[in-house]
Amino acid sequence: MTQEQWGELKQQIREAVGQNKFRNWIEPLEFDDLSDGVATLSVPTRFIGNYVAQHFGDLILYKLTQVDSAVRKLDFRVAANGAEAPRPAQDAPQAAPARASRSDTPLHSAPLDDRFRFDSFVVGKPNQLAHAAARRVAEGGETTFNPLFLYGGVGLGKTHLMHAIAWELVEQRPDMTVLYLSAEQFMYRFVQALRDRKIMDFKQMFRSVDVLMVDDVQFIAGKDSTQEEFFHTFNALVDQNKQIVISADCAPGEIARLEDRIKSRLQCGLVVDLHPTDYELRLGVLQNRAERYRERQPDLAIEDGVLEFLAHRINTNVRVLEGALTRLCAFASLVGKPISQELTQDCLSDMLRSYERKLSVEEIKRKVADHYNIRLSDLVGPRRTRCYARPRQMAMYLCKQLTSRSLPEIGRSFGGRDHTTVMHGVKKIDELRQKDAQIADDLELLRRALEA
Ligand SMILES: Nc1ncnc2c1ncn2[C@@H]1O[C@H](COP(=O)(O)OP(=O)(O)OP(=O)(O)O)[C@@H](O)[C@H]1O
Repeated sequence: MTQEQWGELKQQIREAVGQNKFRNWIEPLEFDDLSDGVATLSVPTRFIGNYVAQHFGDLILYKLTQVDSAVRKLDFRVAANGAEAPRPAQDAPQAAPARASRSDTPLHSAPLDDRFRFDSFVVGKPNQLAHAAARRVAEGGETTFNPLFLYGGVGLGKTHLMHAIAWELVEQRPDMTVLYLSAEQFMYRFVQALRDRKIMDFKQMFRSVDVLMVDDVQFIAGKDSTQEEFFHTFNALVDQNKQIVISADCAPGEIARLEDRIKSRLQCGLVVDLHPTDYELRLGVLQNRAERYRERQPDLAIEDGVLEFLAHRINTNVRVLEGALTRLCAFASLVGKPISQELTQDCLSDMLRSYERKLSVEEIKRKVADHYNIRLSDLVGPRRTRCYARPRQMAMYLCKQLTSRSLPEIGRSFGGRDHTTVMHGVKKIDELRQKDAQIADDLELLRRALEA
């Protein structure tokens, strides 16, 4: 292929991807060589090569085959005088290659997400063992347990920890070759190697790494030839005492249609469960993310109690929690208002309803009556002495906070009281909890008891 043809092809790609992406990612590419069906492009930096391979590789390969049908594969090499390329546009993820290897070797890893580092991973009871094990592997010392197998439900931090390990190794141990990819990418590369009759290159590449990290390994279940290749790759690396890190959405023994011989090997090392989040972890993540938002939006005001409210009401995985806070911050900056309880309940009403803990008003009334050691009938009765009125207001406040019942509905369940009485009670407790430590503690205690 001539440079002129390459120039024409780049213009076609510009039309396909748009000026912005073209300028950041395609323009810096130079056509290097075409031999044995492999088209090699030189890239200014490892980072750009990885990102282009991941996001534009198929398009470039398709365009190349239109010019020269002999092209079967695309390869990237960092240019000898690889100057630091201009930082990509903000809208591009700040990823970097998960490989620290000689600049002349082709790039094969999936890029790493700059947000997924140890310092942005909030540790709590549900994930402390997984975090500690990940830290140990990230030291790059002797493989104490092999493989490290992380499993857990959706959005609980498996990929985050995998990237954090890879980042740490790439930055602290540049002598080590770290290869991070999903099981799906492993399969596609294996299939492509078979099609290109390059299976020996494939084997050599996977067996030459120091750390192999495969995300969502459950993907290869039921795919016999991919499982076969994975099995041999796994054994070859373990025999060389190379570290392997695997993640899945369930324990090895529970992965349906995964061969027993693979299951047994995956259980040979340390198998760690990332448990569902608890209130403390959810609150910690929200505080961490809110801090990061404040760095970017210094005028962002989040009123007291909002993060606690979210940590209580959205009792699911971290990804959903992050999404809720992102929506909330975007909404608040659009309307130019501080993030209050009311704004939160308006903005996230759909989410809050879907995660409502099915807490009933009756359950809250019983819990509050027990806590203050009064009869349920007194809690909803007419007596207005403080020893009954305060618990009544606390119960009303918790009903407003933890259920989606309206003020009139809450009033009706408290002896047919008017909604304005409920509103007054809620307001009173909202004021007291900010200046009376006992009230604040009682509220916290009751919330946790109701959440348990
Ligand atoms: N303990 C944590 N501290 C900080 N952020 C977290 C934590 N756990 C998860 N996250 C964040 O939640 C989001 C989802 O995490 P991640 O992608 O690692 O989940 P996962 O377990 O791999 O889920 P899936 O199986 O759906 O891929 C990411 O933005 C991640 O940064």
